[in-house]
Amino acid sequence: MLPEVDSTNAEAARLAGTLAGPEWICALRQIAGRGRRGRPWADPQGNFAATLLLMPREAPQVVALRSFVASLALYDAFAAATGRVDGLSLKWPNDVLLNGGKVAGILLESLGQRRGVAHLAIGIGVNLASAPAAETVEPGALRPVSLLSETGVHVDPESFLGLLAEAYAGHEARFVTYGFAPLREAWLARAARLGEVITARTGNAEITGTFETVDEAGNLVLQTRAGRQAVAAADVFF
Ligand SMILES: O=C(O)CCCC[C@@H]1SC[C@@H]2NC(=O)N[C@@H]21
Repeated sequence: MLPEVDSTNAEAARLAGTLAGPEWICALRQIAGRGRRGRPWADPQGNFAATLLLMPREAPQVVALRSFVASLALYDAFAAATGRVDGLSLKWPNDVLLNGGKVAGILLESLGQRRGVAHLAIGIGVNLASAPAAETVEPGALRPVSLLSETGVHVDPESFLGLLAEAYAGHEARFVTYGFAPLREAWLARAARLGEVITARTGNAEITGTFETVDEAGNLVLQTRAGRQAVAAADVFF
């Protein structure tokens, strides 16, 4: 556990190519944590920040499905930490919600080849002890919440890493052995707003429709007035 780092994803990029196998890189504090789409990620003391550095061998579109592996692992880690699943749900593509607010986020970064081996960084940030103020997130985004404020349960980052690493290992083994199908089913069973009208914002387009499913490739499938649309990458608004 590093006392402080700029970003565990940045540290993973620096270490890629020097490690023989997968490794969790965890820090007690990040001073330049990054979120999806270039957004900053606040990470005060007491919250969880870690990156799992992997050397996957599959094609890039299969490697990207690890965001679902990580989401399910987070869900299980929360369940193990609190002893309950009520209030927990998963938001496409890879946020964890607690009582409708965002409690954890995942940032997948492909690091390319190092010494001939492909590397993937799965960065995971969890508001264990505190959440950023609602005014600091973009308009329309879900309110940030912390595990402590929503459940009264205090979990330190070291203990959370133990729970998460164990849960991740189980889902990773299932993914490698059986493929995406069982994970997709498990993810859909925990999905927030399935069957409801949601909006997906991609770069400059906005698609509103009924959240029908997530397809075999991990795309968000919306039933819109113009027909069925599969979205590969977007921010989702409820
Ligand atoms: O935007 C999101 O929801 C993703 C947030 C990911 C934050 C984590 S904290 C650990 C890792 N290191 C980073 O710099 N970012 C990720």
